[in-house]
Amino acid sequence: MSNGQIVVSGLTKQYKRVRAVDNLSFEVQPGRVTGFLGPNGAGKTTTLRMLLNLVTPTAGHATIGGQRYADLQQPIRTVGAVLEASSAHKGRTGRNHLRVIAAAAGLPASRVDDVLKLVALDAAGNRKFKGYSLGMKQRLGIAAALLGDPQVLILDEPANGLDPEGIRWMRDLLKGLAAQGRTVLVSSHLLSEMQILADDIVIIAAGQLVRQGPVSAVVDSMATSSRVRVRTPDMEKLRDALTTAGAVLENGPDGAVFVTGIDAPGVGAAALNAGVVLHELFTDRPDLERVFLELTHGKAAIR
Ligand SMILES: Nc1ncnc2c1ncn2[C@@H]1O[C@H](COP(=O)(O)OP(=O)(O)OP(=O)(O)O)[C@@H](O)[C@H]1O
Repeated sequence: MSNGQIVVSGLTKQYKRVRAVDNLSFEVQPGRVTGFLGPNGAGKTTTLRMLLNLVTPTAGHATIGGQRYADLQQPIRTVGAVLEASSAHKGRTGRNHLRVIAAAAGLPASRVDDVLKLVALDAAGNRKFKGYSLGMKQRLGIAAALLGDPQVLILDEPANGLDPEGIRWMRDLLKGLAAQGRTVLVSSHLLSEMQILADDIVIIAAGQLVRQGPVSAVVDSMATSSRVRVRTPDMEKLRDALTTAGAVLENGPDGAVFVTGIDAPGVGAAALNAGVVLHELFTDRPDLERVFLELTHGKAAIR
């Protein structure tokens, strides 16, 4: 089995008027969940479709475990993909839908029950697809992607339409698959969910790479926008001391004040020198949402 690393190199897709993907390069490592983020129209779906040979690149290439998708001997055993809420023949049961796919790919029928169990659809497997909820359809799509026991999973917005319990289930499943050493690449708009789910992130905007790396490193790379939240019963005195030290203060909710230009130990020291009691001293680090908005700000959201 290949190591399942995904390498995207100089990938470009020019439609008539729109350069959907523009000289994009990044890597996705096995054993980790990688979040693929970007504003609407950034080129995420086009990139994933090029990875899966569903769209032909104008330039550049992408490989999975060192091979282009088109050159894979048995794609279903290497890559599982869920690109949109799965569709199936309405009158067919979930189990039969999977049986058809397994038979066409030469996979043993026993895999159908394995994957139904894996996505907790074993009880609903004999129900007709037309009665499936959106969450059940998503699970069936993932079951189909897992049929070939692939090393690599590629999912486009898998949490779309899921309720909080469904999102949590999806998170546990994807983390579990990565923990088994698989490569998991997942696009999403849910930044707070990505902060919990992803180990690495790739952020694109207007078809170009904005940032890639471990989530914590990307967030820390914006550490300049960390701020210190402080509370004191003697704000005027502290304000004078901090302003003299070159800090900038901004009023927050409930009497708190946000301080930039000086770190928490600096605020503590200034308070001590000024003889001011502190009731709260907290470093407010930017979350992924704030970092994402800052990094993609001004990059045409919808082209
Ligand atoms: N077949 C096509 N023909 C022409 N333009 C296209 C085609 N497919 C996508 N585009 C354009 O390419 C750009 C990137 O689209 P894409 O769907 O890849 O973005 P996305 O990041 O997946 O967006 P979203 O988050 O809204 O799903 C958009 O401007 C889109 O309108």
